[in-house]
Amino acid sequence: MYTVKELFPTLQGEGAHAGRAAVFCRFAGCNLWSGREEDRQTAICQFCDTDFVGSDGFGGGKFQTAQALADAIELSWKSTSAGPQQRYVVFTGGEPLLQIDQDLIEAVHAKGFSIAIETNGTIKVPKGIDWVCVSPKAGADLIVLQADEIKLVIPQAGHDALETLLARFEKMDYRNRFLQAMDGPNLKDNIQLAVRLCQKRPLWRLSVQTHKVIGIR
Ligand SMILES: C[S@@+](CC[C@H](N)C(=O)[O-])C[C@H]1O[C@@H](n2cnc3c(N)ncnc32)[C@H](O)[C@@H]1O
Ligand SMILES: Nc1nc2[nH]cc(C(=O)O)c2c(=O)[nH]1
Ligand code: SF4
Ligand SMILES: [Mg+2]
Repeated sequence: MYTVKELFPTLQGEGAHAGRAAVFCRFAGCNLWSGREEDRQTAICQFCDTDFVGSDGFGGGKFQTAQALADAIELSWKSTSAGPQQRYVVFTGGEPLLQIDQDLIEAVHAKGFSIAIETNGTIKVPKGIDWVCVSPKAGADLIVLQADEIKLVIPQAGHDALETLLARFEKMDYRNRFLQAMDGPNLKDNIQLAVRLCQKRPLWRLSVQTHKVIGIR
């Protein structure tokens, strides 16, 4: 059984595939926060911008089988009149690797989708994922040391600590590196910090949360 908070067609808003048509499948639940506001201050990850509790969002629900979820993903793709080419699903959450299994990967591949994940990097990535975006969280053990993309939300640490962290990630096996300003009360300052750091350390590019800018999901 898969618990999905919401399932919707949109454009990938962030990172290397920004602008690409995709179905977003947001799984319920995370290993770094309960999702309850009263737990935020004691959570390992405290800046989350997402409601991933329950299965009551648009297109959400409890899917009993991989086939049933793959069918719903295909229906969501077709709902925009998109054809069979370039089918792309982004599994996110919450933490998608708490629920993704080989059955689901096979069922979605069988429908011709490429599969991307957004993960916090604390859980081993199963075989068959086509695009891995890892977004490390301070205070959580990072075990995904190789990925298509790293997308670091900043700031998550003091300034010196941040540059030390960037230097460490620059030596690792990430094929694309992005800095994304933390949304919240300090977004403007965080964008300025991200811009300065991209200029100073050109191995990093800026990831803007474009879906928020243009007002789509
Ligand atoms: C909601 S998370 C879900 C996937 C996974 N749990 C993770 O953290 O990567 C999706 C993306 O949003 C980013 N994100 C979460 N809260 C954010 C915020 N307040 N500002 C900017 N990015 C944020 C995460 O770092 C991650 O890259
Ligand atoms: N359009 C859009 N792009 C996104 N990229 C990553 C997202 C996420 O919440 O994982 C996200 C999201 O929620 N919406
Ligand atoms: S790890 Fe991802 S889903 Fe979990 S609380 Fe942090 S940003 Fe949100
Ligand atoms: Mg989001």
